Amino acid sequence: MASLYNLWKSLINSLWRALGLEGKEGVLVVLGLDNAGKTTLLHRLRTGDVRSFPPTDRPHHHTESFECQGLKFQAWDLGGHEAVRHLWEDYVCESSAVLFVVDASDSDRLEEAGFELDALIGEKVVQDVPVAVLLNKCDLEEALSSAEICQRIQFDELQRMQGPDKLAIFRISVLRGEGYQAAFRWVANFL
Ligand SMILES: Nc1nc2c(ncn2[C@@H]2O[C@H](COP(=O)(O)OP(=O)(O)OP(=O)(O)O)[C@@H](O)[C@H]2O)c(=O)[nH]1
Ligand SMILES: [Mg+2]
Repeated sequence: MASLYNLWKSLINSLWRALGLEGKEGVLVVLGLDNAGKTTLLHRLRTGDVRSFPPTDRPHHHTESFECQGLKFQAWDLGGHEAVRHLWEDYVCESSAVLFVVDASDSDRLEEAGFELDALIGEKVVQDVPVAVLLNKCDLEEALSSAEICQRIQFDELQRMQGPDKLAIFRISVLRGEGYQAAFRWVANFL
């Protein structure tokens, strides 16, 4: 299994070298409501494993480093609890893109997620920054369709504010290791 993974990794690296994308490095900030799966995502990217974490109550003083799609990234993992959301914009200034993680299975909190995304996009510092919205936990049966989520978070309006080329949405499952690769490919266009 490990050797298959290494083979796949070296194939991807060769492809990115051929495309002239090797050597690029991005600094990201991972935002979203508490319990969306931000820390789980970064841990998976760094180690390939999934495990559980206590809620992130304050930002780590360092970024997590990892590779995805043959590119090097550093990412800030910020907590999503209401009390720490005011810190988000300070970290956007330091970052070349935002990953905004939404729990696609938590119907009760979609409006709250949409509200926070709207507030974030309204901030001046976010104006020219690409924002990838990651609909996580799509492995769960109760995960809502992208169309329903887009309607409930008023995605069209958010895209109008941010610009259609600077806001994109992806369905992912950190648990299954699916979907986020496309988001990293999209982010790589801006590095
Ligand atoms: N089913 C499923 N559960 C997931 C997935 N990703 C994360 N989880 C679970 O979601 C819960 C919250 O994950 P965290 O990564 O701690 O969430 P967080 O966004 O870092 O939360 P805060 O640090 O409180 O802001 C944990 O129980 C994870 O195991 C996924 O893709 N599928
Ligand atoms: Mg966390």
